Amino acid sequence: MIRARRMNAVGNGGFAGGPGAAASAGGLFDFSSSITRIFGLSMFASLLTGNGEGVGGNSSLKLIMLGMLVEFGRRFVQWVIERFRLQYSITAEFSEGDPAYDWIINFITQEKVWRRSRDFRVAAKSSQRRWAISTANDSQVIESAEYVPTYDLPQLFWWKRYWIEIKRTKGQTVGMSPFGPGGGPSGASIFLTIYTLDMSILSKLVEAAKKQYFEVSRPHVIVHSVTAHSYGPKFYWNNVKRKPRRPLSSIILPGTTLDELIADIRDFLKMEDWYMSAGIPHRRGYLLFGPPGTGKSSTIHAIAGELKMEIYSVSLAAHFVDDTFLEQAVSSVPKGSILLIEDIDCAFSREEDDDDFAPANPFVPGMVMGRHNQRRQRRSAVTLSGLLNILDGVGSEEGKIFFATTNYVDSLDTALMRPGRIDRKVEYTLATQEQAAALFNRFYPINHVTPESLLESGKPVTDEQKAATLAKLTEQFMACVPDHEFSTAELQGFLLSCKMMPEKAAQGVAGWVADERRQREEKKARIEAKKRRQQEKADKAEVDKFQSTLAKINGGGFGATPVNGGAGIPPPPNAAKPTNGATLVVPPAAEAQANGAKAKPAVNGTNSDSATVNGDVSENESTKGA
Ligand SMILES: Nc1ncnc2c1ncn2[C@@H]1O[C@H](COP(=O)(O)OP(=O)(O)OP(=O)(O)O)[C@@H](O)[C@H]1O
Repeated sequence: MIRARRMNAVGNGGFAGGPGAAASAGGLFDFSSSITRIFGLSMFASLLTGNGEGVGGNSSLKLIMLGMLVEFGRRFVQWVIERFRLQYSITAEFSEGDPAYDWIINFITQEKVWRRSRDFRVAAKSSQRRWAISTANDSQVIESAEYVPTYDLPQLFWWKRYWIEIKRTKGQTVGMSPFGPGGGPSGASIFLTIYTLDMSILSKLVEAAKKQYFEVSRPHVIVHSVTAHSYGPKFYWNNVKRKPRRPLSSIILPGTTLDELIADIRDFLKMEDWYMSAGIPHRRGYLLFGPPGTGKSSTIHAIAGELKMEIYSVSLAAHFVDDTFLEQAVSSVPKGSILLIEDIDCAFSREEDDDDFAPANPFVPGMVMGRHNQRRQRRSAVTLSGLLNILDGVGSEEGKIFFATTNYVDSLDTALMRPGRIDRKVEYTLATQEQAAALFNRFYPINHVTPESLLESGKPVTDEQKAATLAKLTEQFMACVPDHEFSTAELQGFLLSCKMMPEKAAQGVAGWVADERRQREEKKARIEAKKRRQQEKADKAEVDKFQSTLAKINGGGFGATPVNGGAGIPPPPNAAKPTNGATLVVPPAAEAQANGAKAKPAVNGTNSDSATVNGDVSENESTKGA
């Protein structure tokens, strides 16, 4: 490019004068003469020597010439700098969606590279992770918004005796469809130029950035997921949330389930070399299954926090997730992360019949709005073979822990469940009394217990008395919660209504259980009534269809145009021509029925469009009456 511009300048010089003109320059301007001779810009020489004869002696022309010379000089210097950069610098590109991009963005945020930025996007603080910088001078000020520099202006900064230049390009929307493969945004990129000849500086910087990134994110669990609107060909894990770490002790599971699970994962992580030497792919799959609200997702978040791993989560219920997407998204998950596939049963096409789900997003067909809507749309674009291929075929990635969750374990294919794909299954059940008691104790630490009877006496309450009261309340609470009837989430919901009031919780739980049972009965009755109504509607449609067939028969269809080219052959007395061209053979019984008698008619078709209908008229009629 630069070279091409230089050639233009040569051409212009040649046109205005000739090498001979430059030769007239002398003394002080020897240097410029030689440059112009080189480039054939003889007129510049005459301009600089004050000899305007070569170009007509016009002063404005001289000015233009001077401008051209300055422009030429500028481009020349640019060219030299570019050469220098190519020769003495290392440039690296980091693409959005790749974990290394996050490391670098975090690095430049920590290094306050963009502190002179004047162009921000401002958003209220949320769990959404943004690479914001603090604009407040006073560290005591709590900011309720996040200020994200547009990161578009190139910046130069000094890091460990090296000059580094950083530049960011915005993502673009490519392809036709914003939701399908080949379409959508392609993410932003960061270009980092280090002025050095030492290649190792780049890897040192990347390693430092990675370390810093994990230190900064330590208090949180980072969950990467994908949203339809920004899904693109090179851009999968674009939605990143920061969640507070959840202690393992906050997960309440019966017996030693949690301890065994965490020990198994720790073992796996320690044994990479053993896996390699045994020729076994270093990956492990866990399936957590059970009713909603029993702690499956919470367990995975707590484990990720404990092991300082990031979660890459994808739900098979999302309409844009198909085999290709899943394969590419999974292969871009970095080693040492947790891959979480939610609603894995969706790859096995089951229908949802619960009536409690909210309608899907009316603006985007099939768009997933929330967990409940996800369950409504059960059919996934991911096929079983695609999923199996990803789990253990060419697409399987090593050094990863894979978690799958489902509420419908029975609908999973046995092929998925075999070791190597799913190595360990953990069942989650509705809460046991033991879990209810543990939850009660988690909600009400001992210092929250204030035995009113003792307080009234005016004497100070000792820790022993508090502990005894808490034990009594726990016992009372536990006794009222039946085993395996309510999920932990439901119990948690009740306890949240009695925050800091253990006595109220212990006394109110029996009433809450009765209420919940009544509501469940009502819901069950509603669902049954709805099913009955649907059945009645289906029955009525059947009867109507049959009656219209009979009406056609009675309407004198016999003897009309023959259907199979059998011109002149009269159809049997019980044959009619239905609208789809098939021959309906109506047994005598149907005729009797058409006349009001109860019978079981048959409609037999002779081609693929035809059907056999066996309707119990007496039943249908009674249904219709109902
Ligand atoms: N075993 C548990 N221990 C601690 N908290 C729990 C447990 N089960 C449920 N909860 C609480 O209930 C809420 C929902 O739990 P979570 O999302 O983990 O359930 P889930 O089994 O993953 O549900 P779903 O199948 O609908 O995804 C969370 O706030 C969590 O704190």
